[in-house]
Amino acid sequence: MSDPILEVENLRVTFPTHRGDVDVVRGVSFSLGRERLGIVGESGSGKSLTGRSIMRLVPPPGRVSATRLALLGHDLLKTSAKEMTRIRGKRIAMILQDPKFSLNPVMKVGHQIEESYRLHADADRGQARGKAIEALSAVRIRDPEAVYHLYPHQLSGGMGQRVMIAMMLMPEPQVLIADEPTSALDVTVQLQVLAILDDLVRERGMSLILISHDLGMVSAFCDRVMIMYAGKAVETINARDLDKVEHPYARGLIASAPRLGDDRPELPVLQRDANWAK
Ligand SMILES: Nc1ncnc2c1ncn2[C@@H]1O[C@H](COP(=O)(O)OP(=O)(O)OP(=O)(O)O)[C@@H](O)[C@H]1O
Repeated sequence: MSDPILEVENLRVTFPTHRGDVDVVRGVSFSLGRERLGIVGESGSGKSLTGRSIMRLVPPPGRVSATRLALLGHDLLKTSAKEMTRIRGKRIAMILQDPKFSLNPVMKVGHQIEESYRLHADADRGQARGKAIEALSAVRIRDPEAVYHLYPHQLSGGMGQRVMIAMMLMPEPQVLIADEPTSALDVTVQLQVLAILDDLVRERGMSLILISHDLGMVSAFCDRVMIMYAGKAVETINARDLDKVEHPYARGLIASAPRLGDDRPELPVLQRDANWAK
């Protein structure tokens, strides 16, 4: 793997509850080079909070701690809130499942993309407009001039996600975290959005963390896969070696995934072991 762009060591996310503190991410470690890393696991396994910790966007009263959390050698845990806002826009970006929550409903999409550009570049209105149109074309929007003038509610789900990607990539971040970016879309649109992400990651040499519960999708799209269970990273493996995973949860997950041409009348049900969550 190339030099790490992101280093995560012993990451913990803790929430206070009336019964005391609960760790929901429990000592996760990984490093990210110029590659596509998938984070897979069932609902509640801590995938999103791992992504949000890197962005320093864990909602209070959640607390993040780590032995090391560094972007290009820069300690993210010692970064001020103000500096973090700058890093978030410029160096790391995050795409969430539903663009509706991230786009401003009362602002034309073109203007939102322009704003995202002008936050990080010294550009006049005309230059920013040109960049916005370019960005809309880069996410394969056929009539970028027309889409520029639309409001978010006028976009379909797939189109909204493309606009989000265009907006997030405006400042040319080094790391993109995509949290279930396609799970609200139907299968054909999912594939289109993934193909767009794939192009952009390759063209720009960006690192990608793709968070999903869909093992098949992640292993087809990523170079490496980290499998999470109950707040822990139980195994990280090259996507092409997925059939060699050793952890029993990971093996169970693979065995219970449907495959094309499957002739099994029923998919096996994952048999859990209380020891996995220890
Ligand atoms: N704001 C919060 N307050 C308290 N607990 C939380 C909060 N956010 C998440 N959690 C808990 O942390 C655990 C991990 O959540 P996280 O969202 O990271 O899971 P996930 O693997 O991304 O799941 P999903 O696929 O459902 O999004 C869950 O058990 C969740 O209930």
